[in-house]
Amino acid sequence: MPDVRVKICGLTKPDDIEAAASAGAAYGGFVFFAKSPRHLEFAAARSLALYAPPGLAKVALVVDADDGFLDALTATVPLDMLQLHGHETPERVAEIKARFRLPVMKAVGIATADDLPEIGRYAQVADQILIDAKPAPEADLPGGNGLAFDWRLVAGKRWAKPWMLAGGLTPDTVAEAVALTGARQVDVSSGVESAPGVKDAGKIAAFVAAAQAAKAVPRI
Ligand SMILES: O=C(O)c1ccccc1N[C@@H]1O[C@H](COP(=O)(O)O)[C@@H](O)[C@H]1O
Repeated sequence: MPDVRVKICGLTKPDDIEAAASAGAAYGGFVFFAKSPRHLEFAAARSLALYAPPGLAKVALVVDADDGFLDALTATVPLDMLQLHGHETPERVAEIKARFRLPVMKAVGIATADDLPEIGRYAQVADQILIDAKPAPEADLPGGNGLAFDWRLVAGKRWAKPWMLAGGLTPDTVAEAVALTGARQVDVSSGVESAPGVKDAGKIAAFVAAAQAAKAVPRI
């Protein structure tokens, strides 16, 4: 079985790019959300994107972005994927995919089993689904909070599109999360930081190694 593919989100410095790429991450995420400690201006993101080696897919994380914002972003930063982490409807996801001609990953927040049908709904229009913990209503950030959800909710589930598991993962928990859910892709931000917005190369290496060593339990 191929290795679990890892996305390291919230890269802000060339050292972060090097840490993610040398650890063997498949995706690097750039956050465009002003309230986030990982927020990047377009010019900084462009420099990082040009610095990234070919094996590291460059993902832009945006939250309820309008066309003007996405026009400027995609004209400035070379990207491989858009991650929609707001309240974008399935119709808006389809519109963004058609207009910007980039693969689109839609984040879906999960707290209880009642949230699961949303995954299937978005799987009809997005290229990938990011299954994350649903933030608390009063949270400043719609993600990147280091908050996990009950992984048993998605254990053994199948959807029409590839999906990534996220939410409070750390080097110590990612193997168990993969084993329990069968995830073939995982995403992390705060779990590989030494302080909010400050990536830690040692934690990135440990996370990727643990994810890739993890064995998903085959389910019937
Ligand atoms: O990372 C952020 O700052 C962020 C801001 C706004 C929306 C989403 C954000 N991060 C995404 O959330 C998941 C989970 O983060 P964590 O590992 O629990 O800290 C992360 O993988 C990002 O894709």
